[in-house]
Amino acid sequence: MRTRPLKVALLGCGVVGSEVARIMTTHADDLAARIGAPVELAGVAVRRPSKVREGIDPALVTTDATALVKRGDIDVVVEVIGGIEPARTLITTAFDHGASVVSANKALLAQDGAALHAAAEEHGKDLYYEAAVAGAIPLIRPLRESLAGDKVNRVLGIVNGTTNFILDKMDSTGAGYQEALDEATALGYAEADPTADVEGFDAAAKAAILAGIAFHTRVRLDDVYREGMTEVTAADFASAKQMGCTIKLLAICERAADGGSVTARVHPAMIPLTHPLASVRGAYNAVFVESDAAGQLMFYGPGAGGAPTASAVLGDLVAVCRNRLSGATGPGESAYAALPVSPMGDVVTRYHISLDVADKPGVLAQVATVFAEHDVSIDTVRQQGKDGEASLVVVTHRASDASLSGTVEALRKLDTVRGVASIMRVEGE
Ligand SMILES: NC(=O)C1=CN([C@@H]2O[C@H](COP(=O)(O)OP(=O)(O)OC[C@H]3O[C@@H](n4cnc5c(N)ncnc54)[C@H](OP(=O)(O)O)[C@@H]3O)[C@@H](O)[C@H]2O)C=CC1
Ligand SMILES: N[C@@H](CC=O)C(=O)O
Repeated sequence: MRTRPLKVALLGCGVVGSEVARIMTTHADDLAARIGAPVELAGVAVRRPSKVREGIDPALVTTDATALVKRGDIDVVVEVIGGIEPARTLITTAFDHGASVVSANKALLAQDGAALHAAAEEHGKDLYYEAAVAGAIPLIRPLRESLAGDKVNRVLGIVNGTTNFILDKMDSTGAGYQEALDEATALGYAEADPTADVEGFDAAAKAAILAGIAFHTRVRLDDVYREGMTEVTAADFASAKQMGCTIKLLAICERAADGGSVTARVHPAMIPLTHPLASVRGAYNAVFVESDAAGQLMFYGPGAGGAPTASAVLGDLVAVCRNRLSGATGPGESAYAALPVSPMGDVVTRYHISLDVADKPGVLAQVATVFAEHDVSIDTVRQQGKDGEASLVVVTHRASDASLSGTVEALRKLDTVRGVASIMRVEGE
């Protein structure tokens, strides 16, 4: 074993960073044995230096992250600050000064992954980010390496713990959205500002990363269609139950049948109770992968939290340190093709549409005609009437999202349609 330690700069020492530092200390001997050299925490960059950080030598703490990554003797920079800047500049500065990088920063990787990979490759360094998608669950490496000889066609995932907790609570207890969100906040799952979670931005960033890795291409956050889950109601859950389904916020990445393009989207969807993702409870994450040769695979586990996320960071740290010692690097930008990302209108799936309509003769025929005119075939219709008004639930066969949008636009113009109460895609059948 090499006795000279590999030096690690830790950028950020919050929920994830403090656990990375703790495990580096408590598992130091095991890490050294697995890497073939000891690893030394050479500096810790934070915003508030006076905050007490248990187990961390105050002499290592600095507010000057730039100076730390510019030192020139750092082997690996672990970026767990989050956000776009200063994280992006710190990572590229790390490459400029000879370090490899491990990051958990989904927002940055979804926005600038291609440029960061190019910078790593230009300098012959590694960029690893297992923790950026689904916390502790090994997913990036299995997709990028274990399945590299296979052809992944579809990735369907619950990749946000906060929203899964809320939807599970609504489903299992009948709680309303706000009540379930309040509980998620009290339990520490949801942030003080939960917008990124409930509006689907967090899951969309993860979908961009997953689609890129699964299909060996580049997908940016802007390419991902996104809908949040704030408008899912108890009525939607009741309707889902009648269909033998539940509702999950899903990240769905698909390769077109001809292999020439991909799609990536995040939205609430009904999935059958028999689908493995339907039984993912609480704040857990799970990702269901379909490939040519392996068939169906499911990855399941805690998708957030300090220690689980640090587990993924440490796994990357070991891999990057091993590469460092052997002079190798992980798969880089050249391994990627540039497949176009198709718009949401091209996505083909089934739909569950709930309409408030007048309860009088001819309405059903009028509604059915609109579906037919837009080439959307109806599978089932359920009507419940009361006092001259009715709720009409239409479930379609597979149709393009563009056709469905045209249908809904035309339905809204009918005098007899009082409102479109909800539109939900049906997945995983
Ligand atoms: N928390 C989780 O469950 C998960 C997090 N991630 C990702 O991990 C990353 C870190 O998240 P998390 O630990 O929760 O975030 P926190 O907000 O808990 O920690 C951020 C850390 O960065 C430090 N920091 C902020 N700005 C600067 C700056 N300009 N210079 C130096 N240090 C700075 C903060 O310092 P100070 O302590 O002084 O405030 C803090 O230590 C993010 O990219 C996140 O998306 C990924 C998966 C799960
Ligand atoms: N806010 C995220 C945390 C991890 O990425 C979640 O709830 O899953």
